[in-house]
Amino acid sequence: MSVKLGVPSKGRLMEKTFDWFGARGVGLARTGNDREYAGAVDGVEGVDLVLLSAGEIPRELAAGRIHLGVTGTDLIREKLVQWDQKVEPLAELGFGQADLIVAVPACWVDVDTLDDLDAAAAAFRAEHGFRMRIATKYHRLVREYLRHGGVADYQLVDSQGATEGTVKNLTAEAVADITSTGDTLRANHLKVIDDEPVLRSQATLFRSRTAKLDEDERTVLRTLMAKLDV
Ligand SMILES: Nc1ncnc2c1ncn2[C@@H]1O[C@H](COP(=O)(O)OP(=O)(O)OP(=O)(O)O)[C@@H](O)[C@H]1O
Ligand SMILES: O=P(O)(O)OC[C@H]1O[C@H](OP(=O)(O)OP(=O)(O)O)[C@H](O)[C@@H]1O
Repeated sequence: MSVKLGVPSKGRLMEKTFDWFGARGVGLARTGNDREYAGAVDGVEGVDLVLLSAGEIPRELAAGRIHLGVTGTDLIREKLVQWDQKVEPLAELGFGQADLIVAVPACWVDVDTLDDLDAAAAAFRAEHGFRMRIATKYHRLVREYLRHGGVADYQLVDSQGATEGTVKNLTAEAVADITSTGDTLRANHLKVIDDEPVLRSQATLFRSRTAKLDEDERTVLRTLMAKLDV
């Protein structure tokens, strides 16, 4: 048996994760051809690399199918109820920084805060006969945030990508999504609600609290964590 390390299988998170481990003497690499999701670990014996979608890593950690995993804190908190009982954050990796925010059309000049949004939502319902739609893939986090912020008259509509386009496409009036540079919001004529964000996220190394380990695996995990200095 072996210790299983789950890392994002593509894109910016994969490359920066490989760099972060590499800088600590643990070489991670994709093997096989470009399309094959196979990987290898160099520098510590007994560790298997599991390439996964960033969005699936929370579930795999919680189910104990991987022992360690790298993903964004946003995905852990969205996807795992009582996340801190299922995983332990070991290290923030210093990349993948992004804020989960709520944004409205830039032309809504009277709406800058959550209080304004609540007033706009009530007015919207009175005028249109249905609740203002907020497009997001972060249903749990956004619902909780708006409840705390006192915003009531809204509905969430699911958007798994290109969320900022939903306003132009007339499938939502507002969005809740991740932003880092703000370019995508600006390009789509949206402005961020001027309160604390829903969440500040970054790529983080997590340990599963549920994954079983035999004696050998425990030793391997200790060696790996010592090498990574976490
Ligand atoms: N523009 C961005 N800048 C920095 N980090 C980002 C940005 N967009 C998303 N992220 C972060 O990257 C992580 C993965 O994002 P996302 O859910 O979009 O996955 P993905 O790369 O589309 O992969 P998959 O669809 O396979 O899960 C999340 O933790 C998210 O916070
Ligand atoms: O503030 P910015 O630097 O412009 O980045 C924000 C964008 O990045 C992410 O999208 P991604 O590229 O992952 O595509 P997606 O729309 O499929 O989620 C996020 O969902 C925003 O759309």
